[in-house]
Amino acid sequence: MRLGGRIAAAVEVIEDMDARRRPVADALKDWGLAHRFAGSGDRAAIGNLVYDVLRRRRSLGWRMGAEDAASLVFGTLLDGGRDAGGLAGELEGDRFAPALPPEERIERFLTADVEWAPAAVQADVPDWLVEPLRAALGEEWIEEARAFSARPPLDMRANRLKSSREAVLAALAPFGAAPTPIAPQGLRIPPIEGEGRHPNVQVEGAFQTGLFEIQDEGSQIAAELCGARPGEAVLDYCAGAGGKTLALAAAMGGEGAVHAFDSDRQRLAPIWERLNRAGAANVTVHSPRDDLSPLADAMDRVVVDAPCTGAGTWRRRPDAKWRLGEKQLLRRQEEQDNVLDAACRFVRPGGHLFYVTCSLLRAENAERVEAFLARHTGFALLDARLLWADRFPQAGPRYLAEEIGEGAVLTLTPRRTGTDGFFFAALERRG
Ligand SMILES: C[S@@+](CC[C@H](N)C(=O)[O-])C[C@H]1O[C@@H](n2cnc3c(N)ncnc32)[C@H](O)[C@@H]1O
Repeated sequence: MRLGGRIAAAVEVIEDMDARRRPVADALKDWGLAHRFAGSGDRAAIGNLVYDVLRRRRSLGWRMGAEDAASLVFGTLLDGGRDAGGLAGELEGDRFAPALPPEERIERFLTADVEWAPAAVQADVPDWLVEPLRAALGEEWIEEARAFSARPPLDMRANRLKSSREAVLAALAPFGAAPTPIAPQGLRIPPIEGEGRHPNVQVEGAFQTGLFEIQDEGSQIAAELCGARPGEAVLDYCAGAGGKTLALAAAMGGEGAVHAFDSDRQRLAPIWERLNRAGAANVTVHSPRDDLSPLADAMDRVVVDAPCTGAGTWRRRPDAKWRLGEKQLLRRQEEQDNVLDAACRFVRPGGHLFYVTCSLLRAENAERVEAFLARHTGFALLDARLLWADRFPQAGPRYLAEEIGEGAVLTLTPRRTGTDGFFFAALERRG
Protein backbone atom coordinates (compact mmCIF):
# COMPACT_ATOMS: atom_id res chain seq x y z
CA MET A 1 0.00 0.00 0.00
CA ARG A 2 1.09 3.54 -0.61
CA LEU A 3 0.83 6.26 2.01
CA GLY A 4 -2.56 7.51 0.73
CA GLY A 5 -4.12 4.07 1.20
CA ARG A 6 -2.72 3.81 4.72
CA ILE A 7 -4.09 7.22 5.66
CA ALA A 8 -7.50 6.32 4.20
CA ALA A 9 -7.48 3.06 6.16
CA ALA A 10 -6.61 4.82 9.44
CA VAL A 11 -9.45 7.31 8.82
CA GLU A 12 -11.87 4.46 8.12
CA VAL A 13 -10.91 2.64 11.34
CA ILE A 14 -11.25 5.77 13.51
CA GLU A 15 -14.64 6.62 11.97
CA ASP A 16 -15.87 3.06 12.46
CA MET A 17 -14.71 3.04 16.08
CA ASP A 18 -16.42 6.38 16.78
CA ALA A 19 -19.66 5.51 14.98
CA ARG A 20 -20.07 2.16 16.69
CA ARG A 21 -18.51 3.19 20.00
CA ARG A 22 -16.36 0.12 20.16
CA PRO A 23 -12.76 -0.70 21.09
CA VAL A 24 -10.13 0.28 18.56
CA ALA A 25 -8.68 -3.24 18.58
CA ASP A 26 -12.01 -4.58 17.25
CA ALA A 27 -12.23 -1.91 14.55
CA LEU A 28 -8.64 -2.63 13.44
CA LYS A 29 -9.26 -6.37 13.40
CA ASP A 30 -12.38 -5.97 11.24
CA TRP A 31 -10.51 -3.74 8.85
CA GLY A 32 -7.80 -6.39 8.55
CA LEU A 33 -10.32 -9.14 7.83
CA ALA A 34 -11.98 -7.06 5.13
CA HIS A 35 -8.63 -6.14 3.52
CA ARG A 36 -6.69 -9.36 3.45
CA PHE A 37 -4.36 -8.04 0.76
CA ALA A 38 -2.78 -5.63 3.27
CA GLY A 39 0.62 -6.88 4.40
CA SER A 40 1.94 -6.89 7.95
CA GLY A 41 3.94 -3.70 7.37
CA ASP A 42 0.78 -1.93 6.19
CA ARG A 43 -1.19 -3.14 9.19
CA ALA A 44 1.51 -1.99 11.59
CA ALA A 45 1.72 1.45 9.95
CA ILE A 46 -2.08 1.85 9.98
CA GLY A 47 -2.24 0.72 13.61
CA ASN A 48 0.43 3.26 14.59
CA LEU A 49 -1.44 6.09 12.87
CA VAL A 50 -4.69 5.15 14.60
CA TYR A 51 -3.12 4.75 18.05
CA ASP A 52 -1.11 7.96 17.72
CA VAL A 53 -4.32 9.85 16.94
CA LEU A 54 -6.16 8.31 19.86
CA ARG A 55 -3.39 9.12 22.33
CA ARG A 56 -3.57 12.83 21.48
CA ARG A 57 -6.84 13.36 19.68
CA ARG A 58 -7.85 16.39 21.70
CA SER A 59 -4.69 18.44 21.29
CA LEU A 60 -4.37 17.42 17.64
CA GLY A 61 -7.95 18.62 17.00
CA TRP A 62 -7.38 21.86 18.88
CA ARG A 63 -4.23 22.68 16.94
CA MET A 64 -5.83 21.79 13.60
CA GLY A 65 -9.10 23.61 14.36
CA ALA A 66 -10.90 20.50 13.07
CA GLU A 67 -11.72 17.17 14.61
CA ASP A 68 -12.55 14.97 11.64
CA ALA A 69 -10.48 11.79 11.47
CA ALA A 70 -8.54 12.81 8.33
CA SER A 71 -7.38 16.09 9.93
CA LEU A 72 -6.21 14.21 13.01
CA VAL A 73 -4.31 11.61 10.99
CA PHE A 74 -2.58 14.32 8.97
CA GLY A 75 -1.74 16.03 12.27
CA THR A 76 0.12 12.94 13.54
CA LEU A 77 2.02 12.68 10.25
CA LEU A 78 3.11 16.32 10.51
CA ASP A 79 4.16 15.79 14.12
CA GLY A 80 6.02 12.67 13.06
CA GLY A 81 8.41 14.81 11.04
CA ARG A 82 6.81 14.98 7.57
CA ASP A 83 6.48 18.44 6.10
CA ALA A 84 3.37 19.62 4.31
CA GLY A 85 5.11 20.05 0.94
CA GLY A 86 6.63 16.59 1.11
CA LEU A 87 3.28 15.07 2.03
CA ALA A 88 1.52 16.83 -0.86
CA GLY A 89 4.16 15.51 -3.26
CA GLU A 90 3.98 11.98 -1.91
CA LEU A 91 0.18 11.90 -2.16
CA GLU A 92 -0.06 13.43 -5.62
CA GLY A 93 -1.82 11.07 -8.00
CA ASP A 94 -2.60 8.63 -5.20
CA ARG A 95 -6.31 8.07 -5.76
CA PHE A 96 -6.83 6.58 -2.30
CA ALA A 97 -5.40 9.57 -0.44
CA PRO A 98 -7.85 11.80 1.44
CA ALA A 99 -7.45 15.50 0.65
CA LEU A 100 -4.80 17.32 2.66
CA PRO A 101 -6.26 19.89 5.06
CA PRO A 102 -6.30 23.43 3.58
CA GLU A 103 -3.04 25.35 3.86
CA GLU A 104 -4.32 27.75 6.53
CA ARG A 105 -5.25 24.81 8.78
CA ILE A 106 -1.82 23.26 8.39
CA GLU A 107 -0.27 26.62 9.18
CA ARG A 108 -2.44 26.91 12.29
CA PHE A 109 -1.53 23.35 13.30
CA LEU A 110 2.18 23.96 13.00
CA THR A 111 2.17 27.25 14.90
CA ALA A 112 -0.52 26.69 17.55
CA ASP A 113 0.92 26.61 21.06
CA VAL A 114 -0.97 24.10 23.14
CA GLU A 115 0.11 25.93 26.32
CA TRP A 116 -2.70 28.39 25.52
CA ALA A 117 -5.30 25.66 25.27
CA PRO A 118 -7.68 24.69 28.10
CA ALA A 119 -6.14 22.33 30.65
CA ALA A 120 -8.04 19.26 29.39
CA VAL A 121 -6.68 19.86 25.87
CA GLN A 122 -3.13 20.24 27.14
CA ALA A 123 -3.50 17.03 29.11
CA ASP A 124 -5.32 15.26 26.24
CA VAL A 125 -8.19 14.03 28.40
CA PRO A 126 -11.99 14.50 28.50
CA ASP A 127 -13.18 17.56 30.50
CA TRP A 128 -14.74 15.58 33.32
CA LEU A 129 -11.38 14.00 34.19
CA VAL A 130 -9.64 17.30 34.95
CA GLU A 131 -10.56 17.39 38.64
CA PRO A 132 -10.10 13.64 39.31
CA LEU A 133 -6.66 13.75 37.67
CA ARG A 134 -5.63 16.88 39.50
CA ALA A 135 -6.69 15.25 42.77
CA ALA A 136 -4.73 12.09 41.99
CA LEU A 137 -1.60 13.50 40.37
CA GLY A 138 -1.13 16.82 42.15
CA GLU A 139 0.25 20.13 40.90
CA GLU A 140 2.02 18.63 37.89
CA TRP A 141 -1.02 16.68 36.75
CA ILE A 142 -0.93 18.03 33.19
CA GLU A 143 2.65 16.84 32.62
CA GLU A 144 1.74 13.54 34.28
CA ALA A 145 -1.32 13.10 32.06
CA ARG A 146 0.65 14.05 28.94
CA ALA A 147 3.09 11.23 29.59
CA PHE A 148 0.17 8.85 29.00
CA SER A 149 0.08 10.09 25.39
CA ALA A 150 3.47 8.61 24.55
CA ARG A 151 4.02 5.24 22.86
CA PRO A 152 4.78 2.55 25.45
CA PRO A 153 7.78 0.19 25.52
CA LEU A 154 7.45 -3.59 25.40
CA ASP A 155 8.27 -4.90 28.87
CA MET A 156 9.02 -8.47 29.84
CA ARG A 157 9.91 -10.38 33.00
CA ALA A 158 12.60 -13.04 33.07
CA ASN A 159 11.24 -16.16 34.74
CA ARG A 160 13.50 -16.99 37.69
CA LEU A 161 12.01 -20.50 37.82
CA LYS A 162 13.65 -21.37 34.52
CA SER A 163 16.19 -18.73 33.61
CA SER A 164 17.89 -15.48 34.55
CA ARG A 165 17.65 -11.93 33.31
CA GLU A 166 21.14 -12.21 31.80
CA ALA A 167 20.21 -15.29 29.79
CA VAL A 168 16.97 -13.74 28.51
CA LEU A 169 18.80 -10.52 27.65
CA ALA A 170 21.20 -12.54 25.54
CA ALA A 171 18.30 -14.33 23.80
CA LEU A 172 16.59 -11.00 23.06
CA ALA A 173 19.75 -9.07 22.15
CA PRO A 174 18.80 -8.90 18.44
CA PHE A 175 15.74 -6.84 19.44
CA GLY A 176 17.63 -4.27 21.50
CA ALA A 177 16.27 -5.45 24.86
CA ALA A 178 17.81 -3.85 27.96
CA PRO A 179 17.21 -4.26 31.70
CA THR A 180 14.36 -2.16 33.12
CA PRO A 181 15.51 0.33 35.76
CA ILE A 182 13.48 -0.83 38.78
CA ALA A 183 12.12 -4.40 38.71
CA PRO A 184 14.95 -6.92 39.21
CA GLN A 185 13.81 -9.31 36.48
CA GLY A 186 12.50 -6.72 34.01
CA LEU A 187 13.57 -6.37 30.37
CA ARG A 188 12.52 -3.65 27.99
CA ILE A 189 12.39 -3.09 24.25
CA PRO A 190 12.01 0.68 23.72
CA PRO A 191 8.85 2.24 22.23
CA ILE A 192 8.28 1.89 18.50
CA GLU A 193 9.73 4.60 16.32
CA GLY A 194 8.11 5.85 13.12
CA GLU A 195 6.12 3.25 11.25
CA GLY A 196 7.76 0.21 12.80
CA ARG A 197 6.33 -2.28 15.22
CA HIS A 198 7.55 -4.27 18.18
CA PRO A 199 8.99 -7.70 17.38
CA ASN A 200 6.62 -10.58 17.97
CA VAL A 201 8.65 -11.97 20.86
CA GLN A 202 5.97 -14.58 21.56
CA VAL A 203 7.20 -16.69 18.67
CA GLU A 204 10.71 -16.83 20.09
CA GLY A 205 11.88 -20.14 21.54
CA ALA A 206 12.77 -18.38 24.80
CA PHE A 207 9.13 -17.36 25.20
CA GLN A 208 7.67 -20.67 24.08
CA THR A 209 9.81 -22.50 26.63
CA GLY A 210 8.79 -20.18 29.46
CA LEU A 211 12.04 -18.29 29.99
CA PHE A 212 10.19 -14.96 30.07
CA GLU A 213 6.72 -13.44 30.19
CA ILE A 214 5.33 -10.22 28.78
CA GLN A 215 4.51 -7.93 31.70
CA ASP A 216 4.65 -4.17 32.16
CA GLU A 217 7.33 -3.15 34.67
CA GLY A 218 4.64 -1.49 36.81
CA SER A 219 2.86 -4.81 37.20
CA GLN A 220 6.19 -6.49 38.06
CA ILE A 221 6.86 -3.82 40.69
CA ALA A 222 3.41 -4.30 42.25
CA ALA A 223 4.00 -8.07 42.46
CA GLU A 224 7.48 -7.53 43.98
CA LEU A 225 6.09 -5.14 46.58
CA CYS A 226 3.76 -7.90 47.78
CA GLY A 227 6.96 -9.50 49.11
CA ALA A 228 5.90 -13.16 48.73
CA ARG A 229 8.61 -15.48 50.14
CA PRO A 230 9.41 -19.14 49.56
CA GLY A 231 7.25 -21.41 51.69
CA GLU A 232 4.39 -18.95 52.25
CA ALA A 233 0.70 -19.37 51.45
CA VAL A 234 -0.49 -16.69 49.03
CA LEU A 235 -3.91 -16.07 47.48
CA ASP A 236 -4.14 -14.11 44.24
CA TYR A 237 -7.84 -13.31 44.46
CA CYS A 238 -8.27 -11.57 41.07
CA ALA A 239 -5.87 -13.73 39.12
CA GLY A 240 -7.32 -13.17 35.63
CA ALA A 241 -4.92 -14.55 33.04
CA GLY A 242 -2.27 -14.89 35.75
CA GLY A 243 0.20 -12.04 35.16
CA LYS A 244 0.70 -11.42 38.89
CA THR A 245 0.24 -15.11 39.81
CA LEU A 246 3.24 -16.04 37.68
CA ALA A 247 5.37 -13.28 39.16
CA LEU A 248 4.39 -14.29 42.71
CA ALA A 249 5.15 -17.96 42.05
CA ALA A 250 8.56 -17.03 40.62
CA ALA A 251 9.34 -14.75 43.59
CA MET A 252 8.64 -17.75 45.85
CA GLY A 253 11.06 -19.89 43.90
CA GLY A 254 8.35 -22.50 43.41
CA GLU A 255 8.20 -23.19 47.16
CA GLY A 256 5.04 -22.76 49.19
CA ALA A 257 1.54 -22.43 47.78
CA VAL A 258 -0.04 -19.88 45.47
CA HIS A 259 -3.82 -20.04 45.11
CA ALA A 260 -5.16 -18.34 42.01
CA PHE A 261 -8.84 -17.42 41.99
CA ASP A 262 -11.04 -15.34 39.70
CA SER A 263 -14.81 -14.92 39.50
CA ASP A 264 -14.70 -15.10 35.70
CA ARG A 265 -13.78 -18.45 34.13
CA GLN A 266 -13.20 -16.87 30.73
CA ARG A 267 -10.56 -14.52 32.10
CA LEU A 268 -8.92 -17.31 34.04
CA ALA A 269 -8.74 -19.67 31.05
CA PRO A 270 -5.27 -18.70 29.71
CA ILE A 271 -3.67 -19.25 33.12
CA TRP A 272 -3.30 -23.03 32.71
CA GLU A 273 -1.12 -22.84 29.63
CA ARG A 274 0.92 -19.96 31.08
CA LEU A 275 1.59 -21.83 34.34
CA ASN A 276 2.63 -24.87 32.40
CA ARG A 277 5.01 -22.95 30.18
CA ALA A 278 6.52 -21.11 33.15
CA GLY A 279 7.03 -24.31 35.16
CA ALA A 280 5.09 -22.80 38.09
CA ALA A 281 4.22 -26.04 39.84
CA ASN A 282 3.21 -24.57 43.22
CA VAL A 283 0.04 -22.86 41.92
CA THR A 284 -3.48 -24.20 42.49
CA VAL A 285 -6.12 -22.65 40.27
CA HIS A 286 -9.60 -22.21 41.77
CA SER A 287 -12.50 -21.54 39.47
CA PRO A 288 -15.53 -19.45 40.52
CA ARG A 289 -17.59 -22.33 41.87
CA ASP A 290 -14.82 -23.74 44.07
CA ASP A 291 -15.28 -23.70 47.81
CA LEU A 292 -12.51 -21.46 49.15
CA SER A 293 -13.57 -21.75 52.79
CA PRO A 294 -10.59 -23.98 53.73
CA LEU A 295 -8.36 -20.98 52.94
CA ALA A 296 -10.18 -18.61 55.32
CA ASP A 297 -7.92 -16.94 57.93
CA ALA A 298 -4.99 -19.00 56.61
CA MET A 299 -3.16 -16.93 53.97
CA ASP A 300 0.09 -15.13 54.69
CA ARG A 301 -0.65 -12.77 51.81
CA VAL A 302 -3.75 -11.98 49.80
CA VAL A 303 -3.35 -9.98 46.62
CA VAL A 304 -6.34 -8.08 45.21
CA ASP A 305 -5.45 -6.91 41.72
CA ALA A 306 -8.88 -5.36 41.44
CA PRO A 307 -11.12 -4.83 38.42
CA CYS A 308 -10.71 -1.14 37.50
CA THR A 309 -11.17 1.42 34.74
CA GLY A 310 -7.65 0.75 33.44
CA ALA A 311 -6.97 4.49 33.53
CA GLY A 312 -3.28 3.68 34.05
CA THR A 313 -3.01 1.84 30.74
CA TRP A 314 -3.94 4.67 28.38
CA ARG A 315 -0.58 4.44 26.57
CA ARG A 316 -1.53 0.94 25.43
CA ARG A 317 -5.30 1.38 25.21
CA PRO A 318 -5.81 5.05 24.37
CA ASP A 319 -9.39 4.53 23.17
CA ALA A 320 -10.37 3.68 26.77
CA LYS A 321 -9.47 7.25 27.78
CA TRP A 322 -12.24 8.67 25.59
CA ARG A 323 -14.81 5.99 26.41
CA LEU A 324 -14.44 6.15 30.19
CA GLY A 325 -17.49 7.67 31.88
CA GLU A 326 -18.63 8.46 35.40
CA LYS A 327 -21.09 5.57 35.42
CA GLN A 328 -18.35 3.06 34.68
CA LEU A 329 -16.20 4.59 37.41
CA LEU A 330 -19.02 4.20 39.95
CA ARG A 331 -19.60 0.58 38.93
CA ARG A 332 -15.91 -0.24 39.38
CA GLN A 333 -15.87 1.32 42.85
CA GLU A 334 -18.70 -0.91 43.96
CA GLU A 335 -16.88 -3.97 42.59
CA GLN A 336 -13.67 -2.89 44.31
CA ASP A 337 -15.37 -2.61 47.70
CA ASN A 338 -17.02 -6.00 47.23
CA VAL A 339 -13.86 -7.72 46.14
CA LEU A 340 -11.86 -6.30 49.06
CA ASP A 341 -14.55 -7.39 51.53
CA ALA A 342 -14.60 -10.88 50.05
CA ALA A 343 -10.81 -11.27 49.87
CA CYS A 344 -9.86 -9.94 53.30
CA ARG A 345 -11.39 -12.89 55.15
CA PHE A 346 -8.60 -15.15 53.83
CA VAL A 347 -5.79 -13.17 55.50
CA ARG A 348 -4.46 -14.86 58.63
CA PRO A 349 -4.03 -12.76 61.78
CA GLY A 350 -0.75 -10.89 61.30
CA GLY A 351 -0.91 -11.54 57.54
CA HIS A 352 -1.09 -8.99 54.72
CA LEU A 353 -3.61 -7.76 52.20
CA PHE A 354 -2.42 -5.94 49.07
CA TYR A 355 -4.65 -3.75 46.96
CA VAL A 356 -3.48 -3.04 43.41
CA THR A 357 -5.16 -1.33 40.45
CA CYS A 358 -3.96 -0.18 37.06
CA SER A 359 -5.80 3.09 37.57
CA LEU A 360 -4.77 6.58 38.65
CA LEU A 361 -8.05 7.79 40.01
CA ARG A 362 -8.36 8.40 43.75
CA ALA A 363 -11.95 7.17 43.65
CA GLU A 364 -10.63 3.70 42.74
CA ASN A 365 -7.49 3.89 44.84
CA ALA A 366 -6.93 5.89 48.03
CA GLU A 367 -10.67 6.39 48.55
CA ARG A 368 -11.30 2.63 48.37
CA VAL A 369 -8.53 2.03 50.91
CA GLU A 370 -10.00 4.66 53.24
CA ALA A 371 -13.47 3.13 52.89
CA PHE A 372 -12.08 -0.36 53.54
CA LEU A 373 -10.27 0.80 56.69
CA ALA A 374 -13.51 2.36 57.94
CA ARG A 375 -15.38 -0.94 57.41
CA HIS A 376 -12.61 -3.23 58.71
CA THR A 377 -11.04 -1.93 61.88
CA GLY A 378 -9.03 -5.15 62.23
CA PHE A 379 -6.75 -3.97 59.40
CA ALA A 380 -4.07 -1.25 59.46
CA LEU A 381 -2.48 0.49 56.49
CA LEU A 382 1.30 0.08 56.16
CA ASP A 383 3.69 2.67 54.79
CA ALA A 384 4.32 1.33 51.29
CA ARG A 385 7.28 3.71 50.90
CA LEU A 386 9.16 1.48 53.33
CA LEU A 387 8.35 -1.63 51.30
CA TRP A 388 9.60 0.15 48.18
CA ALA A 389 12.85 1.23 49.89
CA ASP A 390 13.38 -2.35 51.04
CA ARG A 391 12.70 -3.92 47.63
CA PHE A 392 14.23 -1.32 45.33
CA PRO A 393 16.97 0.41 47.33
CA GLN A 394 18.74 1.62 44.17
CA ALA A 395 15.68 3.14 42.51
CA GLY A 396 14.96 6.06 44.83
CA PRO A 397 11.43 7.26 45.61
CA ARG A 398 10.15 7.80 42.09
CA TYR A 399 6.50 7.14 42.88
CA LEU A 400 3.76 9.53 44.00
CA ALA A 401 2.92 8.83 47.64
CA GLU A 402 -0.16 9.77 49.63
CA GLU A 403 -0.28 9.50 53.38
CA ILE A 404 -3.41 8.03 54.90
CA GLY A 405 -3.35 7.97 58.70
CA GLU A 406 -0.04 6.40 59.72
CA GLY A 407 0.41 4.61 56.41
CA ALA A 408 1.07 5.61 52.81
CA VAL A 409 -0.07 4.39 49.39
CA LEU A 410 1.87 4.61 46.12
CA THR A 411 1.02 5.52 42.55
CA LEU A 412 3.34 4.70 39.66
CA THR A 413 3.09 6.74 36.45
CA PRO A 414 4.82 6.81 33.06
CA ARG A 415 6.39 10.16 33.93
CA ARG A 416 7.79 9.05 37.28
CA THR A 417 8.50 5.36 37.00
CA GLY A 418 8.43 4.90 33.21
CA THR A 419 5.70 2.29 33.67
CA ASP A 420 1.96 2.08 33.14
CA GLY A 421 -0.03 3.74 35.91
CA PHE A 422 -0.42 1.47 38.94
CA PHE A 423 -1.69 1.94 42.47
CA PHE A 424 -0.38 -0.06 45.42
CA ALA A 425 -1.49 -0.30 49.05
CA ALA A 426 -0.41 -2.78 51.74
CA LEU A 427 -2.53 -3.56 54.80
CA GLU A 428 -1.86 -5.74 57.81
CA ARG A 429 -4.44 -7.77 59.69
CA ARG A 430 -3.89 -7.10 63.36
CA GLY A 431 -2.59 -10.17 65.16
C1 LIG B 1 -7.05 -6.35 36.72
S1 LIG B 1 -7.76 -7.86 36.34
C2 LIG B 1 -6.60 -9.02 36.94
C3 LIG B 1 -5.33 -9.09 36.16
C4 LIG B 1 -4.39 -10.18 36.63
N1 LIG B 1 -4.18 -10.18 38.06
C5 LIG B 1 -3.03 -10.10 35.94
O1 LIG B 1 -2.04 -9.61 36.57
O2 LIG B 1 -2.94 -10.52 34.79
C6 LIG B 1 -9.06 -7.99 37.48
C7 LIG B 1 -9.72 -9.34 37.58
O3 LIG B 1 -10.66 -9.32 38.66
C8 LIG B 1 -11.64 -10.26 38.38
N2 LIG B 1 -12.79 -10.00 39.27
C9 LIG B 1 -13.76 -9.09 39.17
N3 LIG B 1 -14.63 -9.18 40.20
C10 LIG B 1 -14.19 -10.19 40.97
C11 LIG B 1 -14.65 -10.79 42.18
N4 LIG B 1 -15.75 -10.34 42.79
N5 LIG B 1 -13.95 -11.82 42.68
C12 LIG B 1 -12.82 -12.26 42.07
N6 LIG B 1 -12.34 -11.75 40.93
C13 LIG B 1 -13.01 -10.72 40.38
C14 LIG B 1 -11.93 -10.05 36.91
O4 LIG B 1 -12.54 -11.18 36.34
C15 LIG B 1 -10.53 -9.79 36.36
O5 LIG B 1 -9.95 -10.95 35.84
